[in-house]
Amino acid sequence: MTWLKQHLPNDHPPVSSGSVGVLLVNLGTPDAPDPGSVKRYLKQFLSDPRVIEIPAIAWQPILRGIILNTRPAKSAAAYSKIWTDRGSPLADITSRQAEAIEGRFGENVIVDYAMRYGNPSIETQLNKLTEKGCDRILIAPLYPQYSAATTATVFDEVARVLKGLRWQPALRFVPPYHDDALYLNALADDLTAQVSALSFKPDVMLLSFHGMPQRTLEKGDPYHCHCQKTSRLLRERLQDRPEWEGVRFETSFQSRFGPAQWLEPATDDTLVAEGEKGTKRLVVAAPGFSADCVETLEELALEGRDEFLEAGGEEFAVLDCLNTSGSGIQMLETMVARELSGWA
Ligand SMILES: C=CC1=C(C)c2cc3[nH]c(cc4nc(cc5[nH]c(cc1n2)c(C)c5CCC(=O)O)C(CCC(=O)O)=C4C)c(C)c3C=C
Ligand SMILES: [Fe+2]
Ligand SMILES: [Fe+2]
Repeated sequence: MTWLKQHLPNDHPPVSSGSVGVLLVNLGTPDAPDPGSVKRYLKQFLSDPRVIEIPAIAWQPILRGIILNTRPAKSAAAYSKIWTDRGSPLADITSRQAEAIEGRFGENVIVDYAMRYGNPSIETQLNKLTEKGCDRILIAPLYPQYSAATTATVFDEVARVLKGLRWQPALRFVPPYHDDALYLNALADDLTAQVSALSFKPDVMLLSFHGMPQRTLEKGDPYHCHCQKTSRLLRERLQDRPEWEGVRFETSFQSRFGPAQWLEPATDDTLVAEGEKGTKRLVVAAPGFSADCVETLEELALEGRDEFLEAGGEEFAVLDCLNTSGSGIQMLETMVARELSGWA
């Protein structure tokens, strides 16, 4: 008997003969850490009007004339530092998250993963699932905090692909989970285990989220509020545990891009300010990222370390994202199971 059948009430009508697909989706990544591949990826990513909210007529000449001729070499150098023999960490970890929960919902449920930009694309993976007979598909955007630049673009792309299908599957989406106890408890347990294994006790725990232009907040995007709420609820869970006693919690926003005003305080400025004001031991966690990627492995763990130590800090560590940790996989499994309820 499948997991889903076990959990249905006895009088539930017979299940459909089709299968159920689960598609984990993360942001995306280049195919290789070279300027050509990074250029192709950035062109797709930065042409999305939800990511860069400047009219295409003004933005495309800047993108094609300046950004795509300068940024790929710099970004490729960053990707080269974190690339592994399994490829991009973001794609590799997301694929292993899918593998880890595959088989946990019964034989009728197929789990796979996609990258919103780059490969494997949402289009390829949705076609694969429908060809395998999935007439119901659960999409899981792996962004705990909702943003139009991330969560909404997954919906847009799924809708675009489905527009081309005569026989569309039924759809569900995992909602944003920034204040979900499943997520907060998984983070609290995982971060506590990691901090206990360090050779030093931190003075400061910096929670660093990916940044966004300040005007997205002014236009009503809930992202900034979601990040602040995650920070507050996580701090509340951690501060009573002995491992965190006396630790000061701070929140910041990383990965500033372009000349516009971004959410503040910026992570790099915060690391320098902490070092300069005498903080000696600091750890960083990036709770908005479901998987380690160039932004955590290079920008935080390499660049951020230099910034803090050069400003006077002595001990520094970046904690892993939930990735394929026991707590992370348990959270994903339970979150997916909850949304699959009744679908069998
Ligand atoms: C205007 C530009 C960008 C916005 C807005 C933005 C929002 C945003 N991004 C993530 C998550 C990730 N971003 C990643 C990489 C990345 N992001 C931008 C720009 C914007 N992001 C760029 C140009 C890049 C590429 C790297 C670089 O050139 O610096 C990644 C990692 C991808 C990887 O391959 O490892 C993630 C993950 C969120 C959550 C977000 C808004 C909430
Ligand atoms: Fe980004
Ligand atoms: Fe970055």
